[in-house]
Amino acid sequence: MSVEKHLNGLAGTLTALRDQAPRLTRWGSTLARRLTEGGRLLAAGNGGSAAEAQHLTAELVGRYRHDRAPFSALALCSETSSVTAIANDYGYDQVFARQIAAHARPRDIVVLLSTSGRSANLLEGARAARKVGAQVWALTGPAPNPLAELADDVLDLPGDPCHVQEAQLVAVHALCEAFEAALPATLRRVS
Ligand SMILES: O=C(CO)[C@@H](O)[C@H](O)[C@H](O)[C@H](O)COP(=O)(O)O
Repeated sequence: MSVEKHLNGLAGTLTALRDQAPRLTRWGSTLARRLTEGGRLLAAGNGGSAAEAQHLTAELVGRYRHDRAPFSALALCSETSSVTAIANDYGYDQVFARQIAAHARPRDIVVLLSTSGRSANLLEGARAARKVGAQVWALTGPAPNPLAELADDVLDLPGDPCHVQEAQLVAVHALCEAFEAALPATLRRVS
């Protein structure tokens, strides 16, 4: 594929993401409320989506745009010893589900990123999260897909997996924009 074709494909996926702005704004408000009430965000994905899950949690624990309070967020894919032990002892399908069963509480939010919406470990993770009453948000490629069906809410995007992945990074930043904008003024020190 030529570079021009790649960039045109990405532009199409980003156009579809623009239509999801109201959902991301709503997610940001919910996230601000849950995290300030003591909840936590757990994120997971495979491959490139694992990097995006880590990117999201880093923005919340560190900061995104503004200097502000830190919030509790864990990227389950980067727990190397847990991931390798669970995969070794229980199978790779369980690497997120077991960590979610260990860490998730009813007021938490579990963000699962996938391009296909078909990764078995994410499907098991969604089931585990729902079992404890945590809210499941999925970012996926084209719907319908099994992960979208299991999630409480889904941001699905059209396009090739590479473009979905690229646009999901934009979605992560947009969610952080909405999150920081929704924080109470006492926790938001604009710098
Ligand atoms: O980064 C890429 C492709 O862009 C790959 O590493 C990709 O993330 C991996 O193949 C994943 O296993 C795909 O999982 P998923 O997005 O289908 O859930």
